[in-house]
Amino acid sequence: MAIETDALAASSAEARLIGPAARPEDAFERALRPKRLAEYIGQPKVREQLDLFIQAARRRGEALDHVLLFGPPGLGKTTLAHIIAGEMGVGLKQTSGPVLERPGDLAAILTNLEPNDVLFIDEIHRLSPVIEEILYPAMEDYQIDIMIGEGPAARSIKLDLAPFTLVGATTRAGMLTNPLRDRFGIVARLEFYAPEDLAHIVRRSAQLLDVRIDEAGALEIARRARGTPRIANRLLRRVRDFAEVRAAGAITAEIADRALALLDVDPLGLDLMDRKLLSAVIEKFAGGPVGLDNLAAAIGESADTIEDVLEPYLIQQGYLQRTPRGRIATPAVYAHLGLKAPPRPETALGTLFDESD
Ligand SMILES: Nc1ncnc2c1ncn2[C@@H]1O[C@H](COP(=O)(O)OP(=O)(O)OP(=O)(O)O)[C@@H](O)[C@H]1O
Ligand SMILES: [Mg+2]
Repeated sequence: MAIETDALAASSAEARLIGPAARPEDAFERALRPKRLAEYIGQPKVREQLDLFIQAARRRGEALDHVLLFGPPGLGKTTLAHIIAGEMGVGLKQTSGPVLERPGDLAAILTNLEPNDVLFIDEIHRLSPVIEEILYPAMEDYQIDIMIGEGPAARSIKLDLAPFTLVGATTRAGMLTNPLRDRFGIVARLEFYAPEDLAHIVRRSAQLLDVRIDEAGALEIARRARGTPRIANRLLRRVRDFAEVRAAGAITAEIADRALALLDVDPLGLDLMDRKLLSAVIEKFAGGPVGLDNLAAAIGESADTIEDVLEPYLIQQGYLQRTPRGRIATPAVYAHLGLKAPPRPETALGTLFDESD
């Protein structure tokens, strides 16, 4: 039963046009992925810091300090990991938290690293505790302890590793254990992108895909991409289809608007799933507060998907509030969904005050 629900949740998240799942369009994403720091648009703070630390490490001929990248899906963590290796001029080996099951798997990867290589571990918050234990001395002293043999004959031996850089990516820094988090010298938090930065990304992608688009068209797609480059690129592709079939091929603001309306992406960039979540909070739970699990059950999504994928943007934009008692819809949401906000005590007082004024 639990498995069925999970499968359903996964399929609905994947079916979501602007969903964050990376899988189906991987090849397309790789083609659009910037390869150098200078091509990486937005995130000025992260870019400046990395630029500085990379230059310093290169000058000393050392491995870059370990880097933890965190932020919602699709903001460019994997892209940055590859850029770091590219700028350092070293190789990159990639794995992920859930894939690393046995200590031997990680030991094999670590002992095969060339000096100063990057080891990229995606979803690093999902490492098992045994694997984490191996990482600690590896990160700190470039050494691992491995057990040889079994039973009374078992003994542990120390292996030296080449100096390397661990780049960890996670959507939730809060789920990392403290000892692991403390071992990263560089921690970079990726933020949702401003529409101007996303418009820049859209224009760059359009050029790579040989799509004609004007400034206003790029900005329209950017404004409706939930602050996320991956979504901006996906919307660009769908709008391109629309422009080719229903118009002369070039993307203008009007074409983008018509295409996005057809795709159910509303003027604020919220899609069906966002609106489903927000209207559930309002209609089924009287505007909240509602607990995460109740909300998940009401909309048929997993609590993880809500926390990792749906909610961060809604909170950042001020449509949803996370309080100790649960999620609350803000007045801005009622207005956007064309609903009347219930008179909350504060609002009622405010109105009284205004009238007597
Ligand atoms: N700063 C950027 N400039 C240009 N394009 C970007 C930038 N950041 C991300 N992209 C584009 O967005 C796509 C998604 O980025 P990426 O795969 O790196 O996200 P992610 O943070 O690793 O997501 P996930 O958490 O799902 O693994 C990339 O294919 C790339 O084309
Ligand atoms: Mg990634």
